Amino acid sequence: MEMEVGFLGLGIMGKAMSMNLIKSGFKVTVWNRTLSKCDELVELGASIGETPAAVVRKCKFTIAMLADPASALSVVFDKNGVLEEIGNGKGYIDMSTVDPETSTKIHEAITSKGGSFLEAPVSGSKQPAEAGQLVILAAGDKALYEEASKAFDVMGKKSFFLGQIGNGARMKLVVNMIMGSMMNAFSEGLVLAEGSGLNPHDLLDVLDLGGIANPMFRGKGPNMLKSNHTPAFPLKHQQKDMRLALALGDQNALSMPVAAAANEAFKKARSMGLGDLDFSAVYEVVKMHKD
Ligand SMILES: NC(=O)C1=CN([C@@H]2O[C@H](COP(=O)(O)OP(=O)(O)OC[C@H]3O[C@@H](n4cnc5c(N)ncnc54)[C@H](OP(=O)(O)O)[C@@H]3O)[C@@H](O)[C@H]2O)C=CC1
Ligand SMILES: O=CCCC(=O)O
Repeated sequence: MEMEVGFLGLGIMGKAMSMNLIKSGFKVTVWNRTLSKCDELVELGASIGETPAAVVRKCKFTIAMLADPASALSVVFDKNGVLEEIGNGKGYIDMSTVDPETSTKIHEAITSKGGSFLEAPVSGSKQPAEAGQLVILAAGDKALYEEASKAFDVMGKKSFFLGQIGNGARMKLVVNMIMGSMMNAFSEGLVLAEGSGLNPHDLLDVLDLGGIANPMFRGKGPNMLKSNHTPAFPLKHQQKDMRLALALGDQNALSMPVAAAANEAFKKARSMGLGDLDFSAVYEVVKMHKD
């Protein structure tokens, strides 16, 4: 029997993830703040819910993929939000990247109404989302995790259950902190190669054959050298993740000078109006500093 799943948030990631669910035979009801973004999904067979509450009313479990803590909270707590219809026998799964505090607030509100809650942020970007190859970092209600496993198998290549609420968010923030720092180091390397008379394309080839070869350098490097920063992972979201990871470090009295410097570069990029470009656009900030 087809399972009825709700999906809130059809940005870069949510669109790809919900499309895969539809293509795999799930009955999907979608909602997006900008409702026109639902049209493409409806063409593939999705139904539209007029509000988050309307989606939850209809579906046994509902997935959200929203920009940040503010939007994750708004979709749950505001008028016509998730909280109005969640209750016994219904599940809510937030796959957005947020901090543990946001996730905990949502968890408390959902469970106090009798619903079950799972946080399940993902590692992997637009392409893995399209290919159903995400890595899912779930925590919270184990029964809901098991109930959603068929959907996770469609959206991802591997799911982790990390225990109590907050652990999914923490894992995701640690991963993205490392990634954001790597992107800054990579940008500095490209600028240093070029600035010291090397061909930066040669650097890409050398890197790709060594111990620090990785899909991010391989996938983004050639486009960065052309200043092509078509967004897969918007820079404003990467900066949000650095900020939230630094807050996590703060709470645990951990000094993270590399991440702090990377965060400054992402903030600078945002101030230059680059927030909607891919996070590789931090390269433009590093390049600017070479003169
Ligand atoms: N892109 C990536 O590579 C990855 C992103 N992530 C995380 O996934 C989440 C989504 O990312 P992505 O799809 O790239 O982001 P997008 O910016 O493409 O999409 C953001 C989504 O959030 C919605 N939204 C924003 N503000 C509000 C609000 N106040 N109320 C309701 N809805 C709102 C947007 O609606 P609208 O269309 O109306 O603007 C849109 O559906 C983020 O938390 C991000 O950090 C995780 C892994 C990879
Ligand atoms: O949160 C975004 C992660 C992007 C990626 O894993 O490439």
